[in-house]
Amino acid sequence: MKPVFDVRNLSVYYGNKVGIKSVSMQIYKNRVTAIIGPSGCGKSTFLRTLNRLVELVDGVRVEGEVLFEGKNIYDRDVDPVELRRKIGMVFQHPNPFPKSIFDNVAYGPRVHGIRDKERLREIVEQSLKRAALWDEVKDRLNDSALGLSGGQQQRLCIARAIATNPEVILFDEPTSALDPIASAKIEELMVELKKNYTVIVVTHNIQQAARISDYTAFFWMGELIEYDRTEKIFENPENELTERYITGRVG
Ligand SMILES: Nc1ncnc2c1ncn2[C@@H]1O[C@H](COP(=O)(O)OP(=O)(O)OP(=O)(O)O)[C@@H](O)[C@H]1O
Repeated sequence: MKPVFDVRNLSVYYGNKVGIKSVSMQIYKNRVTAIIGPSGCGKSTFLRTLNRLVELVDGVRVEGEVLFEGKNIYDRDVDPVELRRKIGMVFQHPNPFPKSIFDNVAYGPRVHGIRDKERLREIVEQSLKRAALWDEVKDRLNDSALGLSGGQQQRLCIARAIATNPEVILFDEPTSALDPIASAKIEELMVELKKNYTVIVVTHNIQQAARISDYTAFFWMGELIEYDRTEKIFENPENELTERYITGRVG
């Protein structure tokens, strides 16, 4: 199977503190990959290496390579802004801009130079449809995004990520601030999105990883302990630490 990301011997240091250590793994196209592990094990750090968001932290050092479609994204000639268009991100707390629903989704395309009103309207409609939000907002696109519920705001953030036509969408604990019904919708949506995108999700919720992912990576103290098909990780893990974590005996 074709990897979208080929991560090679990747380490991140915050000053002299280790964020992640010597991580190597391949992430597959049109699959959901879950990143699990206890608090502080490096899940978010790892996710943020994939779109170079990690380098916005002062004093951070990244070693190793992240090949995205064959090219190391840490090469000097890679433009991080263009990279982040191709690799969108959705965060734990829904963070819509204090603008209209329409303008939130049109924001990225406008930044990337799309001015044509009809084209923008099409992108907004298609992105909201893919984010399973269109029916709920189609009659109030000019209302403030801040008037939406938390779950709707999170789907709006997903639409905003979709609008720049990415190849990958990274999710950092996307449901942990939501109620169970809103969380279930986001879970369903992540599975749906893999038809068109590669989905990578950091989650504290082990059951969520089991429900929605095809592959699971288990991190522990900055290291990748085990990475395999989700059924294998949950039914018959190789590593005792993995087993203890997924059965709730450590972490
Ligand atoms: N901005 C930062 N400055 C200094 N150290 C950091 C920073 N961000 C993370 N770290 C450290 O790097 C390690 C990995 O943290 P990271 O946030 O990636 O873990 P995590 O598994 O995502 O944790 P959580 O589940 O609590 O979000 C931790 O020791 C953490 O304290």
